[in-house]
Amino acid sequence: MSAPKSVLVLNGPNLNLLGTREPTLYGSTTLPEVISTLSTLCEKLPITLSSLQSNHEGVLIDRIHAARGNTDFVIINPGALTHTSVALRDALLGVEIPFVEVHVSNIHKREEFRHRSYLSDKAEAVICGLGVYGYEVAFEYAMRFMKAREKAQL
Ligand SMILES: O=C1C[C@@](O)(C(=O)O)C[C@@H](O)[C@@H]1O
Repeated sequence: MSAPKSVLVLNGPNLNLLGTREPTLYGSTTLPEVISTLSTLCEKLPITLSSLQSNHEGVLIDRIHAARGNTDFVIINPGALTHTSVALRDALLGVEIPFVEVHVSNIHKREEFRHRSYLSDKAEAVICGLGVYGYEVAFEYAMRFMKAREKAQL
């Protein structure tokens, strides 16, 4: 990858509690630790990492709008908004930024209402059940994706 790239990591409601919230489901790693791991992965790469966690749908949507034209890839764990938010789906589609959907837990092993996602059919990939390692996998994939896209555009 030659040209600098920009990756945005978004986390939705309650993910600020990661590490202390229902640890049997979500583990003991905190969100700042997750972001710090991703930042370390970026250190030697021409990648700028931005991140935001919000408990408010509109804040996430505004951040997605602000990413238009300056962000190459989005990694998003929408939390419970996954299962409810047409608005978040529309925002991601509206800015036309490729994204990966991440869930720490395996949502398909859980309550039926968590099996449905408003984003999955539009995501480049969906990662769930790998714990917080899923964010690293998503990041690795984002790099491959951006590299391939750059090559295709040359
Ligand atoms: O808040 C969350 C976290 C989650 O997105 C996950 O990372 O496993 C799964 C959602 O169903 C839940 O509402």
